[in-house]
Amino acid sequence: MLYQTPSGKVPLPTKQGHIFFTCTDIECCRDWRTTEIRDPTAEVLLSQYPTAEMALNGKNAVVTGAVMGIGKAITEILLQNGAKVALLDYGEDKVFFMNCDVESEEDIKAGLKKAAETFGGIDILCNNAGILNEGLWEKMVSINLMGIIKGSYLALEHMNKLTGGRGGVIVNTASMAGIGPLPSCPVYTAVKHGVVGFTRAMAAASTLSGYGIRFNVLCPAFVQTDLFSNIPKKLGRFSELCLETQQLVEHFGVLDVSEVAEALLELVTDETKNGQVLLVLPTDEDGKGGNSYISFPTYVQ
Ligand SMILES: NC(=O)C1=CN([C@@H]2O[C@H](COP(=O)(O)OP(=O)(O)OC[C@H]3O[C@@H](n4cnc5c(N)ncnc54)[C@H](O)[C@@H]3O)[C@@H](O)[C@H]2O)C=CC1
Ligand SMILES: CC/C=C\CC(=O)/C=C/C=C\C=C\C=C\[C@@H](O)[C@@H](O)C/C=C\CCC(=O)O
Repeated sequence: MLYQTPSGKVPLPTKQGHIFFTCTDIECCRDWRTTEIRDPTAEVLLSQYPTAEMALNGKNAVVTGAVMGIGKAITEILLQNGAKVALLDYGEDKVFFMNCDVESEEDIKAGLKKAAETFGGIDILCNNAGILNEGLWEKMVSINLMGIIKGSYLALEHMNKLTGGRGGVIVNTASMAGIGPLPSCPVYTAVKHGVVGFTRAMAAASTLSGYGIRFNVLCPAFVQTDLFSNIPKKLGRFSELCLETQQLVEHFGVLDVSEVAEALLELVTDETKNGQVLLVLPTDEDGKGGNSYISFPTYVQ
């Protein structure tokens, strides 16, 4: 992939931070007055570049749970494809652009407002923040399901074409546990099924009412992140089922966050996708697994 600099197009920089990309060609950056040069290797804010030939040029995105794990990979792939990104997350030492607890409507409202004002509108929302803790199951319902509902409803105020928005796409992060049960995690399974159902219903509501917003949902299997560490401690009363969970991990394998981000990019950029549930699985040596769109029974034509 190429990106535009005053000296012409150069290869995508190799070293990546949250939103800073290191340009290997310091001369091209020095020539460009608006470029912020932060060290001798010329760290530049990618969003300052007038990028060319990128799928998401001119698009503004908001990502929750953005500073680590899947959210960080989502942020990076959106930036690499030309979007501007507001990162919403919480925690004292992990805040990037906006401190936002998705349990708090006020926080989300403020984050979306800041993003809309700073960027001039919102085109993409990735409701990704989530936890795994069967012992704190009420909190899991609040963050993993209610946080997504709050984020989606509040984003409508900025994105809905019927209320002055310009439409766009909302992608929610559910899980493979939103399609079939994970026995060691009944509440996690319930909320992820909830995210899948909510997203599909919102997609239909948007089509019927003319919001101009596509709603899709990502369902990854196991992904190598912090959430996927110390599993037995996160299973609460079901900790005796950790061996069964480990067998599922061995059966399915473990994804890299970049594979989930690639799947997210497809849901964002393919304008034919609305109400889609994308299962993301590792591909094994025989070519089995990989990504697939889930079919559900339909009762009304
Ligand atoms: N890692 C895995 O195996 C899988 C994860 N998922 C889902 O992907 C999403 C992201 O998970 P990971 O990246 O794995 O986890 P992670 O623990 O690496 O990152 C989660 C991020 O969400 C943020 N977050 C948590 N609660 C928040 C809150 N109340 N408000 C704002 N930010 C909050 C954290 O600060 C962190 O930056 C979650 O919804 C998770 O359920 C889905 C399938 C598999
Ligand atoms: C312990 C939790 C760790 C990480 C969080 C997470 O979200 C991971 C989920 C990973 C896998 C879930 C798998 C569930 C599998 C079973 O319920 C299957 O019955 C799934 C069924 C169908 C899938 C669709 C299909 O293959 O056609």
